[in-house]
Amino acid sequence: MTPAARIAAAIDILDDILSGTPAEKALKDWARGHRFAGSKDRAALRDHVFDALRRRRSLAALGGSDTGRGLMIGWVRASGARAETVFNGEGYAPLALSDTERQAGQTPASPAERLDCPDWLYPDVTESLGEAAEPCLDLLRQRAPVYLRVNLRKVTRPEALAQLDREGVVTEPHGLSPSALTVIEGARRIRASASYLDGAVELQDAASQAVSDRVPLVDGQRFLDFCAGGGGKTLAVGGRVQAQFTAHDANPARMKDLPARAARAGLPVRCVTPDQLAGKETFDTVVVDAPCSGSGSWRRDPQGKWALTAPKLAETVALQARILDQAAAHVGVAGHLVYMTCSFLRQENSGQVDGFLARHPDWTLVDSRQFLPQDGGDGFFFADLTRGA
Ligand SMILES: C[S@@+](CC[C@H](N)C(=O)[O-])C[C@H]1O[C@@H](n2cnc3c(N)ncnc32)[C@H](O)[C@@H]1O
Repeated sequence: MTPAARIAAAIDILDDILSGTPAEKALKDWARGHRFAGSKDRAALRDHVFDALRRRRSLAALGGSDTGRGLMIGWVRASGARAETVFNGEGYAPLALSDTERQAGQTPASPAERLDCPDWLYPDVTESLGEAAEPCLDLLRQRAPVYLRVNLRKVTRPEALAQLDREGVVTEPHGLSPSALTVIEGARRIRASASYLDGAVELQDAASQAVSDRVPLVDGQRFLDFCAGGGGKTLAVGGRVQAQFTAHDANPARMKDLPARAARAGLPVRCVTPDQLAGKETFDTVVVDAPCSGSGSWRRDPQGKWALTAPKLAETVALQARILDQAAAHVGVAGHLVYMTCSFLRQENSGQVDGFLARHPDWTLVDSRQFLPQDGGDGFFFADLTRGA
């Protein structure tokens, strides 16, 4: 496909997404209907589409409309080129610009528009992050690096780096975690590499690894991942501690991949349903990796940024408080309750911890940390709480 044909295809896919189809599904549907497109075309299209979604607001301003075509006109203009050079109707290029389109479009005006943030959310972001708000929002407009977690149960980080290198995946150590590698080259080879298939490395964000490193747990203790989902935190903690691992999720179907991932990692994990956990079972450490706005990972899921609304956020914050109260009941004497989100919004993070401490005055905060994309990973929050002084 020519560069212009790719832009024409991106317009169709974006229109599908803007009408409500999840981005991954829209990309898959398009590929199914266009078998002639090779892997390079599909990869380029994916980049165009995600890039346009991350910068949807500023590109819509530049392109003159919040449609697939408007976003891609804005995308061409943002790259410094004249839209007419691509939108000319030649071959498989998009239709030529109309007079209205030629005159439409303006430089993003407000900071929220320039930084691709919904207006209603912008005050929350600035209140949460202060001076860090602008660099954070700016990084969320860019593509996320690919990070790997080395399974330290199986290999050292230098060993994993050397093996990956032999398999055509070039990486370098990342400063946020002793298990983290940044992928420099060959990201598309990871899933077929022996390093990945043998469980020596997993795909995991660097800040997600950094919060897992801070989980207080020693060999032999009992650990509960209360919101386990695919088990990313269990697997990361299990890479460094020989403990007894239990994974739970309100929706057990979310844990369907965990047994296979745990087997690949060589980590014994017991998966339990809410009914099985309902008794009085307690643990030394309970991790709540709570459902959240996902604001810290909007580079990877840009649709989430535009789908969030004030009522949805309020609902999520209320749910987080309920989950924390439920999970606290499973913390044993002198145990720890670790709260995490992949968000940078205060109401989901320190606000949530303050609310918990107000409802449970016998608990104290041991440690907390906010990671931001400027630290070199996704936005993540971590808080370690314990009962008593
Ligand atoms: C952020 S995701 C977890 C991601 C996972 N820990 C990982 O690292 O891959 C949040 C999870 O919380 C689960 N969840 C939602 N409400 C819950 C509840 N009341 N109790 C337990 N889990 C819940 C969701 O099903 C979802 O899988």
